[in-house]
Amino acid sequence: METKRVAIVGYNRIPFARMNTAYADKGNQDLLLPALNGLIDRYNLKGKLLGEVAGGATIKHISESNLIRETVMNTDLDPATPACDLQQACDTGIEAAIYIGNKIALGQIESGIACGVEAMSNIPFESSPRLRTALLKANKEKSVFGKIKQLLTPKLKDWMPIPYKGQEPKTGLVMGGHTEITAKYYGISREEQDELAFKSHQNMAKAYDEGFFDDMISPAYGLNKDNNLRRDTSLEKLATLKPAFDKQNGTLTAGNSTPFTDGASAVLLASEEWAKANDLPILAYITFSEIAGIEYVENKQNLLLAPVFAAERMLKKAGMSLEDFDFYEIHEAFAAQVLATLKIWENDDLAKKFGLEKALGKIDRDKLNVKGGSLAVAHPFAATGGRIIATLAKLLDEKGSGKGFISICAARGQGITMILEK
Ligand SMILES: CC(=O)CC(=O)SCCNC(=O)CCNC(=O)[C@H](O)C(C)(C)COP(=O)(O)OP(=O)(O)OC[C@H]1O[C@@H](n2cnc3c(N)ncnc32)[C@H](O)[C@@H]1OP(=O)(O)O
Repeated sequence: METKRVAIVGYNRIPFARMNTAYADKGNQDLLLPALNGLIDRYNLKGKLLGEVAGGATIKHISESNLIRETVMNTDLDPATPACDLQQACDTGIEAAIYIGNKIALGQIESGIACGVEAMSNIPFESSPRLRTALLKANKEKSVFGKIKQLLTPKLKDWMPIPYKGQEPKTGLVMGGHTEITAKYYGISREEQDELAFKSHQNMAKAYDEGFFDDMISPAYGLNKDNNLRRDTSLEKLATLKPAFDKQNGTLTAGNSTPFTDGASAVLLASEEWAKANDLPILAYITFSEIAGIEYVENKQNLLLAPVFAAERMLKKAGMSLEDFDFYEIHEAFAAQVLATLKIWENDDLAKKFGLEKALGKIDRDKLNVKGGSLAVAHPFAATGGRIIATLAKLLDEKGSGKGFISICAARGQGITMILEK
């Protein structure tokens, strides 16, 4: 069976905001809606019936099952447009693009939107198991006395809501804790991490000044720019920040780690025929993608390094080398995870020890995250994939030719890589 080419034909996102700032009182649907409506406006999709919208949030309230379909019905699209929720970690947005892309490739749909949202300011709290049991039992009791008796069983501390801690259930460590181990194990220095973070802010500031983001972002709730970008940062300032995760001997700080963030993004994908019929230029094609998992319970240093394997497998299938690309977009969860990934790809001994056949090659740093990365723009987990795909598609479109490489690490030891071509 012949497959169709998957074209990226549009994008939009709302400005990303550090948690508890511009979108402090907003939920997932509040953030996703302006991202989708901005896309619909920009590409004249009002009233259109699309093949499908897929996406998700890493963290949702229980009332948010079918979040994407609920949101789509509130947009200006034809309400008959179907939708699907996907839930991964930071790879949610890119996974949504693969899902929609595969359906287009198979001819099942002609167009679709891949989206992602994270309302970290509005994350749900959990309740203790003892409180949950008491509430369920109280609900079943017939008499008021019986209900009160059940409600008196939890201790006072059981009534306290349990906040999100972002720990890996299998290790009990937060991602910063794992990445601190990564930095030590792979010998990633504080200076290297701060340099990467500084470059990310510099690149993004320049991209804003050049107007690169002008047609990529629609304002929301009074915010018209990402609010994590620091034009006043410097290597000297970064060097003064205290370690955030290993207070004694750590090298990860608030400056070289992503902050918790609110935001939403969307990417419009289509077959070539649909793009032509709707008068939309093709920015780039999605040509390859690969997902990999990695063991990280014994090897805690490797939690965010699964893209190392995804890249090897993808490049083999594509018949390409890591050095063949014009642009590289590597998600900067932490500067240390990016630098460890590059180090393994570059160093033959390390690559073999890691489990690769051989080193994959050396990435030209001047081609890496040229419009800034997650350290500068910040990181609303599920929305990062869409932001990265959009950035790379626009870069390739502006260049008029070439290839771009994407790598996104994720919690639970997974990682996705993708190739875009013009
Ligand atoms: C989820 C997946 O699947 C995969 C992934 O992506 S993994 C990544 C997931 N992300 C995370 O885990 C988030 C990790 N981040 C955190 O936990 C927190 O942001 C953190 C612990 C690192 C920092 O939290 P915090 O201490 O509240 O940060 P914050 O108060 O903003 O900053 C501390 C100081 O550094 C300063 N600072 C931060 N960035 C700076 C910069 N670039 N330049 C100069 N100063 C900076 C701030 O101004 C602040 O200074 P003051 O104390 O003088 O106000």
